[in-house]
Amino acid sequence: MTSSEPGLHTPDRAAASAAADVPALHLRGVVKRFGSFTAVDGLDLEVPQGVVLGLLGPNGAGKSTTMKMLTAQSMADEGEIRILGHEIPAESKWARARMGVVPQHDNLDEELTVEQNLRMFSFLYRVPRTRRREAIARAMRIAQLSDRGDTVVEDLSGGMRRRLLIVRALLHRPELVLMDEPTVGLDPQVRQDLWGVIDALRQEGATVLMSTHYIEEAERLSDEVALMAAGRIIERGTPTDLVAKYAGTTVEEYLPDGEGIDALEGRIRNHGFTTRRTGTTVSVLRAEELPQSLRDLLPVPLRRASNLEDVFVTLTGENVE
Ligand SMILES: Nc1ncnc2c1ncn2[C@@H]1O[C@H](COP(=O)(O)OP(=O)(O)OP(=O)(O)O)[C@@H](O)[C@H]1O
Repeated sequence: MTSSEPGLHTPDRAAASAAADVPALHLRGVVKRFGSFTAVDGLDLEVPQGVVLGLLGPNGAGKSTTMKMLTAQSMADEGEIRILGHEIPAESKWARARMGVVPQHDNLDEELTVEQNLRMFSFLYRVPRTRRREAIARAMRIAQLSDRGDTVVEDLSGGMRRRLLIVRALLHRPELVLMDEPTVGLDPQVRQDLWGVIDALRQEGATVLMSTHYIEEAERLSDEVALMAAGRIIERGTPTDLVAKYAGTTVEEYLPDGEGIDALEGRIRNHGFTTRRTGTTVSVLRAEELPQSLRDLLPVPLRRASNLEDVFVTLTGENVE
C-alpha cells in the first residue's frame, strides 16, 4: 500500500504505522491445548511488514489453530501474540481494523449479489462513505468480477466465489491479510486463477500470512515459507534457500535394477546421502554430489530439479499433496 492510499482511521493507527520496523506478526512461546492434547506447542514466529509468508504443514500441524488465535476466535493458553504492534486478544479490535481475514470456509451471503456482499462488508470494515464505491469497484476488478456485480452469489462458479471471498477481505485496504487455506478443495486451474489475486496483493506491499498444505502454492507465492509440524515452526526461509540447503539442485530417482529397493537405498545412504521413497523408486537429494564411484554401481536415473516438496518430506517425514 502506498502512503497516499486511503486507509482506516483508527486512533492509534498513525502511531503504530509510523514504526515500519514493528513486525506485522509477532508470536512468542504460543501454546494452545485442547484438553490434554497440545495443538500449538511453543510457537515462535515473526513476520516483517511487506512479506508474503506461507505457513506450510501437514494436516494437524496446528495451522488453523494458529490462525484462529490471530483472529481472536480462540485464546492462547500461553505466550505472546502481537499484530502490527497490537497485543492480542486485549487489542484485537484495533488489530482487526487493520487486517483482512479470508476464512477457510465460504460464508458469503448466497442470496445477495456480488456487489451487495461487498457493500455489506464495506460497512462492517467502516470504509468511509466517500470511498465505498471505489473500494467495491477495486475489489471486483482484482477478483475479475467487474461484469458480475449484479450476479447473485449462488449463481457464481466455485472459483468466482472464492475470488470474491478473498477480495471481500481487502475492501478496507488492510495492511495484513490472513488466509487460512484459501485454495483448499479447488481444482488446480481455479487455484492458479487465485494465485493472480494473491500476487496482486503482494505487489501492493501488503503483508500476507497464508496457510496451505499445497507445497507448489507455497513455493510459487511466498517470499518466505515457515514449515510447521506438531505445533511448532521447524524451519523457515525463502523457498530457494530451503531447497538449496536441504535438497541441493538435483534429485535423481532410481528404480531398483536386480537388487531390492532396501539394498539400493541402503547403499546410497551409506554414502551419507538423504533419500526418500517415491512409490517404487528411491529419490536421492543433492544428487549432483554423488561420487562417480557410487554412480558406477547404480542404475541409470531419472533427473529433475530439487523442489520444496523434497524439503518438506525430508523435514516432516510426511507426504503431502
Ligand atoms: N476444537 C478442537 N478440539 C480438539 N482438538 C482440536 C480442536 N481444533 C483442532 N484440534 C486438533 O489440533 C490439531 C491441530 O489442528 P489444526 O486444525 O490447527 O491443524 P492444521 O495444521 O490446520 O491441519 P489441517 O490442514 O488439517 O487444517 C489437530 O490434531 C486437531 O485434531
